[in-house]
Amino acid sequence: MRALLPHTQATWPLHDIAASRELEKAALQQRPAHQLIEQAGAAVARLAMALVPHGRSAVVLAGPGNNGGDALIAARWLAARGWRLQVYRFGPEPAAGSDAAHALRAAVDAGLEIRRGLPTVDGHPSPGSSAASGSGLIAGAPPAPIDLWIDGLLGLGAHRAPEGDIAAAIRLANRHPAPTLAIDLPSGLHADTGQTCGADTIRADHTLSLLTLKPGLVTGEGRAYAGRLWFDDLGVTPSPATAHWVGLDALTEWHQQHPRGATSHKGRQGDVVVLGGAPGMRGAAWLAATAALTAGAGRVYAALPDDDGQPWPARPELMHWPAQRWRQPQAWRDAVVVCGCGGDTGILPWLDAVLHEARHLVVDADGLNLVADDEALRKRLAARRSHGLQTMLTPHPLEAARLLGLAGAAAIQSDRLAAAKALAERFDCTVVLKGSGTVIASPGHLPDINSSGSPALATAGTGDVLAGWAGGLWAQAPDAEAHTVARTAVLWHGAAAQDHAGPLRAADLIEAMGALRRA
Ligand SMILES: NC(=O)C1=CN([C@@H]2O[C@H](COP(=O)(O)OP(=O)(O)OC[C@H]3O[C@@H](n4cnc5c(N)ncnc54)[C@H](O)[C@@H]3O)[C@@H](O)[C@H]2O)[C@@H](O)CC1
Ligand SMILES: [K+]
Repeated sequence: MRALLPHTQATWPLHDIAASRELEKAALQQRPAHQLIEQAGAAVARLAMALVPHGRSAVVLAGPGNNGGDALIAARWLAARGWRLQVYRFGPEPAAGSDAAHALRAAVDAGLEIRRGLPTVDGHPSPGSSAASGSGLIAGAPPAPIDLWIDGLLGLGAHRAPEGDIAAAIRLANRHPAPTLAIDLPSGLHADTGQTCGADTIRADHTLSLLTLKPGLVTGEGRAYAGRLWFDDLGVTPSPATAHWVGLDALTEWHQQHPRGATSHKGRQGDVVVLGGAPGMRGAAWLAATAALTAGAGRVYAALPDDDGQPWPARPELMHWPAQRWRQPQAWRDAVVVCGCGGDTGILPWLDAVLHEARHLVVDADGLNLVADDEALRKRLAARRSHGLQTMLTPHPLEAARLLGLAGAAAIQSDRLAAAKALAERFDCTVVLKGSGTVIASPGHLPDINSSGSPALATAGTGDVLAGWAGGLWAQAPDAEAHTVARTAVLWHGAAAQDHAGPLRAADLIEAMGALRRA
């Protein structure tokens, strides 16, 4: 069993529901009946004992399927070690011969009292409970101390909004101060998308993912609901992944593969041109350009529409593009162009040339919106790869929705992996779909989900920093695939913010990212 969050070093394979089911099926065929679920339940009990070493009492919530089976097996183990348990079972009787039926029978045979209805907390069932008879109440019983909630209501099989007693039990666990250990998934969270199935979802302190790690735990709302993540593969050799969860080791790999030698010369570190920074929004271009410089690009130019020629304070290293260069399409060719970054509509006159010429192009923010609004530019973007030109798009969910012609961010968030893949296919390029658990997708690649980052990044300008940083890395490694550059930049960006308490200003983020290289 491994602890994976808050900081994961290694990169982990992720398996969606279909792949997890396939793997489970294959493993079940190779093992004696019920061995796998016995192992899963024992792993849950071991983690429970490790999490609350002095704990002695738990509420165990067991749902109708095998997730509930895991919970009942864990309860058996804990009872055998002297824990006082309130075990509640929800839903219909399990099918005869199923793993869940085995777990139930074994629990009953072991003498566990298994109740229906809702748990007794402070002597009362949950307000709003739909339990017809309050059958879970022990009349007049004193409030039982609770050290831990074990959530085995729903796992991989959750496909609709929890209702009735299951929803009420979720609310009860969420309101109670004792920590909750979710089995496989916080009940009510969708394993593929990281979205909640309805209004009630377990907000776990710990989640033990079993057999496979599910993408829904690490993107979308998953990270907010899963708490600290643990993983036990139950000794089963994994099948090919459907995505990867990228750990900090990938940064070390990048540094090993792209050392900055002692003889580095600025002319060999590549050029970046930031096209953006309309009047009133110069800061966005400044952030992207400064990030590119700090990432190590040799020369960084700012191409500002309506450039007034004033030097920028505090960053004399940045150069302005002389006006005559704007008219030479080939001038865009050899630098990495980072386009968007507060450019507003002022960058529109140059977009077609940039899309046509730039060998390496990062499109962010205003650049994305302008492309989304113009069919000719969309076509130009989609054709770039066939002309040997590489592109990275860095949309947040709303920008991604506009590019796909969808109504709003919710349409993207409902399945972030699928949306990122669809965008990558549509425009034949690398897509960085920002948000909790940033997704990096490219045609012909398994998608990656970033593991680093924190809410500290939710401040103005951090997106400009990411785009600029990606441009700065790419300038130094022009032969690197857009996907690798994107994955590295996103990981670095999040890693620098990871341990920061409170909001991180974008300019400070650049410094923190620079310090991470030197560390
Ligand atoms: N069989 C085995 O050997 C193993 C099973 N595992 C466990 O098995 C789980 C998957 O088991 P299942 O496929 O039985 O799925 P679940 O236990 O997640 O639940 C499926 C059942 O819940 C119902 N359901 C779905 N949404 C509901 C809702 N909102 N309200 C009420 N009922 C709802 C379904 O109709 C179905 O009857 C995994 O998450 C994992 O915990 C793992 O431990 C690995 C080993
Ligand atoms: K669960």
